[in-house]
Amino acid sequence: MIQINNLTFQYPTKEHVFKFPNIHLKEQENLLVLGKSGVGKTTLLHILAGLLQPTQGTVKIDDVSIHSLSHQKLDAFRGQNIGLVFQSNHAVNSLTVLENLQARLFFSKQPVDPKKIDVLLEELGLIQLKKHYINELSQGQLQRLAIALSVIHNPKIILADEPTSSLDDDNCKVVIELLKKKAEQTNANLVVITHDQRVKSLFSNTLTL
Ligand SMILES: Nc1ncnc2c1ncn2[C@@H]1O[C@H](COP(=O)(O)OP(=O)(O)OP(=O)(O)O)[C@@H](O)[C@H]1O
Repeated sequence: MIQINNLTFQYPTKEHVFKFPNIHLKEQENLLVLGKSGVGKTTLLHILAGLLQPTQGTVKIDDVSIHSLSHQKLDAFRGQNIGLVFQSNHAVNSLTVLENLQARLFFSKQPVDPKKIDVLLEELGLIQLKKHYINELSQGQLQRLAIALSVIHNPKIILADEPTSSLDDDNCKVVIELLKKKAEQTNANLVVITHDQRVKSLFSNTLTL
């Protein structure tokens, strides 16, 4: 469950003040955030992830007001409850697919369960690549690994920033359907931000900034 109220943000070096609409998402509710380049989509996502501190307003995830937490507690909260999917590759290149997932569970303070990893890799069509290094993966495979890394620890919220922009039409649909499926399986909220109009028809709940 996510509640965003009276949220404003200003970059220290800029005059512009972003004012974001109030957003209330119930358990399992998904949201697609659309908007032109520069409107503040990534900024909003980074506030939701606790990576940026808002000027005003609150973000509550499961009734926890995340920006009231200390740095240390916020880092721990993010590690355990938030799954992030970025446009570019955020996997560790010097580790294999398997080792990346093991590290993700370790840093989320969760048991490194080999069966759980195998089930997820199987589901995302990555099982054959388990022992491969990141630079051996295609763009579509990297994006599916990004999803695996964002959901392996069963987060309460999955935040995806332009997850489809480098993908062809078929992979675009596959990636969104996988994100929705994983969110549903783990009772998580899914928030996707994009300017990719192909994604629009795949969500019933949309917000244009
Ligand atoms: N660290 C920063 N310091 C100052 N200004 C920033 C910073 N990051 C982003 N901005 C500015 O804030 C505005 C919004 O940026 P943001 O990345 O949130 O937009 P966006 O809607 O996600 O755009 P796009 O679709 O192009 O990714 C832009 O004008 C950008 O230049």
